Amino acid sequence: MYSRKRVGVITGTEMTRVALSKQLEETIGDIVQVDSYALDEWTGGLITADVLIVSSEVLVEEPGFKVVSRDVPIIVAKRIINYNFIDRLLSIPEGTDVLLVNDVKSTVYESISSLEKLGVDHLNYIPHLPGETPIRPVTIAITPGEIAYVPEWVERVIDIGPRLLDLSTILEALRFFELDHEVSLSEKYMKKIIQLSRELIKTNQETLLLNTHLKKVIDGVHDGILAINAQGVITAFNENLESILSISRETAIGRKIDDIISDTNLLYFIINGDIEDNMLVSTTHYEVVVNRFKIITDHSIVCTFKDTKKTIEIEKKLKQKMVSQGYVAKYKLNDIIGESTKIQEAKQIANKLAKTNLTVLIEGESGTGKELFASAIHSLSERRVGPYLAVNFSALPEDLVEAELFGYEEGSFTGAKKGGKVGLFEQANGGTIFLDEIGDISPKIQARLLRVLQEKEIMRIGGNKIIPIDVRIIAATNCNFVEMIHNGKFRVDLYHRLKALYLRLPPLRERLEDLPYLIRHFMIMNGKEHIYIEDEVLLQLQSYSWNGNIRELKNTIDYMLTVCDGTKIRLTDVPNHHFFEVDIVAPVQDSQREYGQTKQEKLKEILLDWDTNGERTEYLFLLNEIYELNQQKELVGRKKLSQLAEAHLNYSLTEQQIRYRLQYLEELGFISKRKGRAGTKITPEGRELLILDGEWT
Ligand SMILES: Nc1ncnc2c1ncn2[C@@H]1O[C@H](COP(=O)(O)OP(=O)(O)OP(=O)(O)O)[C@@H](O)[C@H]1O
Repeated sequence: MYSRKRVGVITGTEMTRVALSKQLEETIGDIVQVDSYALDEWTGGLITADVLIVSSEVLVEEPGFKVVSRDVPIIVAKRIINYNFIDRLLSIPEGTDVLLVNDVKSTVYESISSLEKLGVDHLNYIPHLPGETPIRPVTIAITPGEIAYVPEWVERVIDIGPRLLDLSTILEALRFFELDHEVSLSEKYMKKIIQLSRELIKTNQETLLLNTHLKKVIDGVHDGILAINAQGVITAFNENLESILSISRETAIGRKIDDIISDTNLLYFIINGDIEDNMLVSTTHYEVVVNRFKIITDHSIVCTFKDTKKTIEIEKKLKQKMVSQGYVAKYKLNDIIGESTKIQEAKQIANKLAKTNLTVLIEGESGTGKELFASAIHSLSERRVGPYLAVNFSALPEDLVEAELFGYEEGSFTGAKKGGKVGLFEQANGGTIFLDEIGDISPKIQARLLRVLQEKEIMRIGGNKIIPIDVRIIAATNCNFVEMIHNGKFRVDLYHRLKALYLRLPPLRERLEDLPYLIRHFMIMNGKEHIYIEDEVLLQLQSYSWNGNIRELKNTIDYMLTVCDGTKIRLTDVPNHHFFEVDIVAPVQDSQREYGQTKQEKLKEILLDWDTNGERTEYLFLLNEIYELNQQKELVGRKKLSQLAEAHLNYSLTEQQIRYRLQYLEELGFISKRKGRAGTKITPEGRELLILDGEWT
């Protein structure tokens, strides 16, 4: 019976064993039996091979190796680089420094020489032994299967796998059995080479396709694109650059950059700028901004050429689009009028807030300018070129809020528009969204908003895609948040997220010194700066509490400008109390209210008015107390009335508030105030009102 000869192969590591035994099986496995052993896995025993190949000389000295029978001939293998992985090395640019890492000095040098002999000689190999530090920094390491020895600071490791047996070693083994003529190794190698060539052709075709695709991509870019390699040779030159520089791509590609670019300043900038930078280049033919950056890994340089005229046009169009959609901030910090310390402080804070990207909560009474400040913060911020969207929650019906803010996918609910809808958050991407009257949002929207703030992403209604967004949120409220949180109406976590930064706007009554500036501003806005205002008017306006703040003042100015005679605003042009916001104490000229009503009708109208505004109890209480005090011949003092209010009204009125209310009752003719002992007295009209109140409730 024909018994097959046995070729044993001993390696240091299991990985090398697998690679070498596979190689032997593929080449001579059909005529000999191949047995393989790795010393690091081998538990000992006698090897019964007819010839033994050891993968490396150093193994002969290994203690485990002693167990091999003395009679067996031993061949120390000659090894070559694994050609299956050569393509990984061929793709590294010429002249690149690479570390060659192996376990011992001899194998390091062997690997380098083997690579060079194979023709992989375009790299600058730096021998590296375990524990050594190279003289200069190297980012790529090549190792034949010895990854463990690669220093950890290396950025890219190319493992070309364990080295294979040289053809001569395999033939030497066969020669022992005189089998060397029985196998045509060259045929098998040829086969392998054809297979490799095939793979190379395939890769080549893929590369060609990718190149064509990339060419289309860079030609599709609106800017000019230029790339040069480490040697200054042009490697990319797109269509747009052809028209900017009036040079064809065919002329440029493959040529040195200094043969193509004649403008010495530009050339210097392209070659020598070390950091990412840009430069304006202007000639009779073009004006471009050139931006350059270096690709560190292969020392190439990429430049983009942006046509400034086109860029300005695009920005103009974008701006026009944003304006037409109302997505621009209308106000700047200078549009905020006021010289008072309070408003100046608020402006200074706003200026600082604009420098950050954090969420801002603006608190202030209605009409104090919250939207104005939000708009100014956006205009001052780095996001100013992005959109600015203002959403007023009190103006949006509850069931629309969610769809408006987050958008929806087609068919997500009955009535959903075809094609879905892009929400305001998505539309505000890159900019700022102003959420006005944030205290009015439902718990459901509060939860969704919290997610936006935490995750910086949204999901449309009915959608399943997470959409990342980059939007700065500025929220505003005139609510008392502490009370709302206390009553469970507002989430405390959302409140804290919103209040990353905070701005409180003072009510107008706390900065009455700004009144003249604001009045002047609104008159200019109306084109009526020539109209003169009587001093009494200003004094009168300064006595109001302006619950509707600047908005109310603006309306008042608009009204007075409309009713005045065109040259001067007099006391008679000041609107009556019906004009003002709830709780305001405003003077009323009797003459403006008469309009032929009977006295009774007039009084009933006042009572109705007070009812609507929730003021009836308060004013009638005051009138009643004045009447009682008059009856008892007691002096009517503001302090006293304040104490009585505290005791009977369930809430307190400050002396200042009493003063405003008495002033109002006097304007209406229900009380008269005299200096000295005469003091404050109820008038017959005031009495009449009290009686009417008793009869007509
Ligand atoms: N300091 C100011 N200078 C000039 N105009 C101002 C100033 N503050 C407010 N205004 C004007 O007053 C009006 C109301 O301002 P804005 O809408 O910003 O107030 P708001 O606090 O957001 O009110 P609300 O809480 O009711 O939404 C606007 O017409 C605004 O232009």
